[in-house]
Order: sequence, then C-alpha cells, then structure tokens
Amino acid sequence: MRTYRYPQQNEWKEIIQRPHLDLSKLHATVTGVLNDIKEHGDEAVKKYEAQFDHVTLHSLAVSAQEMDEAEHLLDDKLKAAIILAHENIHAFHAAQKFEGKPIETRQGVTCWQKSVAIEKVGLYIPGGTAPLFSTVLMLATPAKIAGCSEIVLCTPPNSEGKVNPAILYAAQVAGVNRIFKAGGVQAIGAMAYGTESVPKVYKIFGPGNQYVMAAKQQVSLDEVAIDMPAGPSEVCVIADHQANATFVAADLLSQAEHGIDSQVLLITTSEEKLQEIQEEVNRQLQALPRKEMAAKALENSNYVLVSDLDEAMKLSNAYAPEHLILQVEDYEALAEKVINAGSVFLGKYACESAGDYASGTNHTLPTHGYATAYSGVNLDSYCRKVTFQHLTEQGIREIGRAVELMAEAEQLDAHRNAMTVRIKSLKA
Ligand SMILES: NC(=O)c1ccc[n+]([C@@H]2O[C@H](COP(=O)([O-])OP(=O)(O)OC[C@H]3O[C@@H](n4cnc5c(N)ncnc54)[C@H](O)[C@@H]3O)[C@@H](O)[C@H]2O)c1
Ligand SMILES: N[C@H](CO)Cc1c[nH]c[nH+]1
Ligand SMILES: [Zn+2]
Repeated sequence: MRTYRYPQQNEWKEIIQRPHLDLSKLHATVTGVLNDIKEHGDEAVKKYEAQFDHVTLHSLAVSAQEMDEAEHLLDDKLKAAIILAHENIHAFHAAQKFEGKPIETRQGVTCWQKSVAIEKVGLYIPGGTAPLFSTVLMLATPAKIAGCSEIVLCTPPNSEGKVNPAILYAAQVAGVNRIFKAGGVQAIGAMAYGTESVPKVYKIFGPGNQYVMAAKQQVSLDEVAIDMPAGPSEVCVIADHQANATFVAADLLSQAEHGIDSQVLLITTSEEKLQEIQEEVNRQLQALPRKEMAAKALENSNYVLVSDLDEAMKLSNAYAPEHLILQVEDYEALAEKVINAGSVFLGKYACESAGDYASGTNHTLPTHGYATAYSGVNLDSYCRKVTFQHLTEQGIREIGRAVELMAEAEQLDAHRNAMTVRIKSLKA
C-alpha cells in the first residue's frame, strides 16, 4: 500500500485511480468469445468452459438431482445462516415496493405510474476464486419479490463440472430453478443471445471480474440491459483518532481478499491511528488463507493522512467507493456529507461483512467510480415504471388547445390533428 501524508489536490487523481488489466487485450478477448457464442451457442459455451474453467461439460443445465443432492451436502448450520440472511434481504427489499399515486395534473387529466416486473432476467454468480453463494440471495430475492417470471442463473462449475452446493441451496431458498454451468464471458453471452440450453433474457445482473464486467458492457450496447458495472470489490474506510485499528484493518482486508484487482483505501485524520492500522493490516494479513491474493490487492491500495474529516469526505466523494465505512466519533454528521458511494456503513460495529451477507442490504454495487451515477441493485432494478394516463372530456377542454399550439409550432400536423378531432367532437 502506498502512504500519502497531507496530499495536495493534484495528487488525488493518482489516489482515486483504479487498478486495471490491459483493456485493449481484454476487450478483444471478450468480443471474440461473444461473437462465437452468438454464432455457435452451447457448443461455444462448452468450448470456453474447457478453455477457461478447465472442465468438460456434456450438459450446461444443473439437473433436479444435483439440486436435491446440494441440500443434503450442506451443513445444517450453514443452511440456517442462509435462511436468516434471506429473511433479512427479503424484508429490506420487500419494503421498497413502489405504489404509484394517481395525480390529477388538470381537471380530467389523470396520470400515474405502475411498477411492472421485467419478465426474463439473468443472474451471474461469480465463482472463479470463491463460490459467492451470498450473491445468489442478493440477486434472486428482489427478482422474486418484483415478480420476474423467468429467473435464469449462470455460474462457473468446478473442474469436475459441479456447481458449489451452497450456490444451489441458496438458489432453492430464493426460488431460482433454471441454473446453468457457465462462467465469465461465455455465461454473459449465453444469457444475452440465448443458446439451445440457456434462454435469452432481457436484463443481466451480477458482479464479476473484469472479463464479466467488460462482457456485460459489450452486450448492453445492442442486446440486453444490464444492472450496472459491478466489478472488482473496493472499500474506503474513514477513521478518526478514536477508531478501533483492529476493526479497521479487518475491514480493509475483508475486501482485499476478494481478488488481486480489488482495492482498498484508508483515509484517516490521525498519524497515530495510521501507524496502528498499518501494523494491524500487516499482522492480520499473515493469518489469511488468501493472503497472497490480498497482498496483491494491497499493492493497488492506498493509506491517506488528511488534515480533517471534511477533507476526508471530499476525497471519498471523489473516489466514489463501492463501500464506505465511517469509523468516526460523529458518524451521523459525516454521513450527511456523503455524495458518491454505493453503500455506507456507520460506526464501529457496522462492518462491511454484515452487508455482504446478512444485514439485509444488497451487496451488488457499482464499482470503479460508477457510484457517481449508479445505485446498487434494489427492487426497482427488476421493474420498469410504466406510465398510464386517462383523459375525460373536461381533460380535453383543459389541455387540448395547448397541445394543438405546441404541435403546430413543431410543424407536426398529424399530432395536432389527433387533438383537433377530439376537440371538435365535444359538445359545446
Ligand atoms: N461489485 C460487486 O457487487 C461484487 C460482488 C461480489 C464479487 N465481486 C467481484 O467479483 C469478482 C469475482 O471474480 P472471480 O474471478 O472470482 O469470478 P468470476 O466468476 O467473475 O470470473 C470467473 C470467470 O472468468 C473467466 N476468465 C478467467 N480468466 C479468463 C481469461 N484469461 N480470459 C477470459 N475469461 C477468463 C472464466 O470464464 C471464469 O469462469 C471479484 O473481482 C470480486 O471482487 C464484486
Ligand atoms: N464484497 C462483495 C461486493 O463487493 C460481496 C461479497 C460476497 N461475498 C462476500 N462479499
Ligand atoms: Zn465482500
């Protein structure tokens, strides 16, 4: 990790920069795989599963027998934990239900919105370096609440062609039943174009590595909608003089362990805390099974000492982190100044792991600075707001002439006429 002490504003650009692969190569690989999937369907998906996931697949679909087996393979305590998390995620997302209120804009002119579920959605569950079964709950639970009728899930299998049982169990709990063994770009292509086995969907959800993120962005140009660019995980922690260094270090490492391209950022107002946290990170890192991966992510990461919390928040807003943890005395006051962040954690007990798994909020969030413009996955992500309107004779009297005048001014006579014939039909 690099340490910056009281950086000038012109150094911020360097601090907030994300790590990246060679994108020109990445996009060329992604385009090639996508074109092949579009043309050759299942056969191409299987070919890339062999190439990238080192597995020979005869069938892409997870069978009913595999679903049953998963339930028996899983420890009861883990099943109970999954059910607890699902209940909380369900409660948080069910509370987001939209009620479109009819508004009479003029007498006889009533307008309203109705939230309508997207019929076919595709969920991508990462599985390259860790089987992220919690992501199944995060993506499928709101899809179910919204009422999506077809929920398709793709995830990479292991080298024996099996999907992790916790992924399959979480899928059952959340109500997904069409699961396919496909990872990375080939999974995104299969859901975007459809193959003999995998149905084409209207919107693709889910996080993933840079290949997954690039594939989602490419297919979104002409085939399907996507939730957002949700790539390598990141967290920013703002810590003051009273922060618990052990907690802060644990939080930083919790995201560093996701992958070599993850990034963490510590912003602190205390030199003493900075040193304590640095020592704690080095100490805790040694005990992690994924320490090599976390250490690589730390190479892309930064510690920053700033003069006050105001500056800390300005830097965080410029960074626009996926997750922001405020371990400061007056976290409520500081929280008021958050502008750009995917999900915010307040106080020393709100660790990111709580939101990653079980508090109820969604962990599929915008990364790479996209929190400046995107929200994380929520119930609305699975719906469209269809607008409705109803006009009475009085409504025509109220707005008819204005519509005619505007249509005339735009030189669109057919538009004007659609109103004129109605005005003329009114009884005087
Ligand atoms: N932003 C979020 O909300 C969020 C949530 C959870 C996880 N994540 C991130 O998701 C990512 C998961 O990554 P992962 O790699 O473990 O799993 P993944 O499932 O995203 O990617 C694995 C797939 O990548 C493909 N791949 C690997 N190397 C390739 C290559 N050289 N060329 C083409 N394709 C290749 C393979 O097909 C493989 O199936 C991590 O970066 C993690 O930080 C983000
Ligand atoms: N932190 C990840 C989002 O960036 C989500 C996750 C899943 N499992 C553990 N963590
Ligand atoms: Zn995580």
